[in-house]
Amino acid sequence: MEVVIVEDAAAGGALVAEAVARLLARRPDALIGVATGSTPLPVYEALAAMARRGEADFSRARIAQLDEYAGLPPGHPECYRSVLARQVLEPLGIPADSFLGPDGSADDPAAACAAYERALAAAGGVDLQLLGIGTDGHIGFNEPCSSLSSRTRLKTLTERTRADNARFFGGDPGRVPRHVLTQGVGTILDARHLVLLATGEAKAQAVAATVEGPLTARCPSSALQLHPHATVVADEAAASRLELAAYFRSAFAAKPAWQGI
Ligand SMILES: N[C@@H]1[C@@H](O)[C@H](O)[C@@H](COP(=O)(O)O)O[C@@H]1O
Repeated sequence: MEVVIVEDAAAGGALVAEAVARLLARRPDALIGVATGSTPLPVYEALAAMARRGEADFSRARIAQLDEYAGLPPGHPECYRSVLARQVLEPLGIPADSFLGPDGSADDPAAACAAYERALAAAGGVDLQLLGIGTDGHIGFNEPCSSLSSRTRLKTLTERTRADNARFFGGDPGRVPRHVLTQGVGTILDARHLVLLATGEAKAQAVAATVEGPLTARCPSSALQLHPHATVVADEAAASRLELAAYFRSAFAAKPAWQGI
């Protein structure tokens, strides 16, 4: 696993956006897995700035959703499909039919999850999966003790995650859906490159557990240790509990710039 410690969220956003742009230069129709939450916003802002300056071409890019709330009506402003349309598709000019995601309003969630797994496989798999991290180490919505080989399925959120996400629902955890559809940990591990971005002191413990802790379903993000190409990008605050920070800094500093992450 590569760990890159950056000064702040903006620097992390720029670094990850650069990796996405390099991928698209190599493979214009790359399938990019996107995450929701506050953390990836600097990435999307940096990508939108590249699009405005004509530095990257997103016209053939394809986008895949990581997870979705269950039971919100289609078009609800906080369903992740709507959020990603606002934050990614529209600013980058990516057509809606290039957007894959699980149907959170389906009457049969298990069938919707299986259909999403088939769609991802038919699309050739995710080239680069952008991940955030929950304060409890969840990736996607794989809460602690999710199977490390899980596939896309219905999950129940912890009260901690509902409280963390209440800010998007008028501050009321009770309005955050209890159930979600999420790519499984095994599904996430199928992506060719995993890029986990973490910013802020609240993520420091989860980042340390991901990178230096034991491989355990108790901390689903520790599954990144199994992936042959996983990059953790953490700002100074999120990296503050890493015991091997000095090593990670020197390894990245010695890396040739052309190599990217
Ligand atoms: N399902 C999303 C995750 O994909 C995201 O990583 C997490 C952290 O969000 P934030 O980046 O806002 O801290 O929030 C939600 O639970």
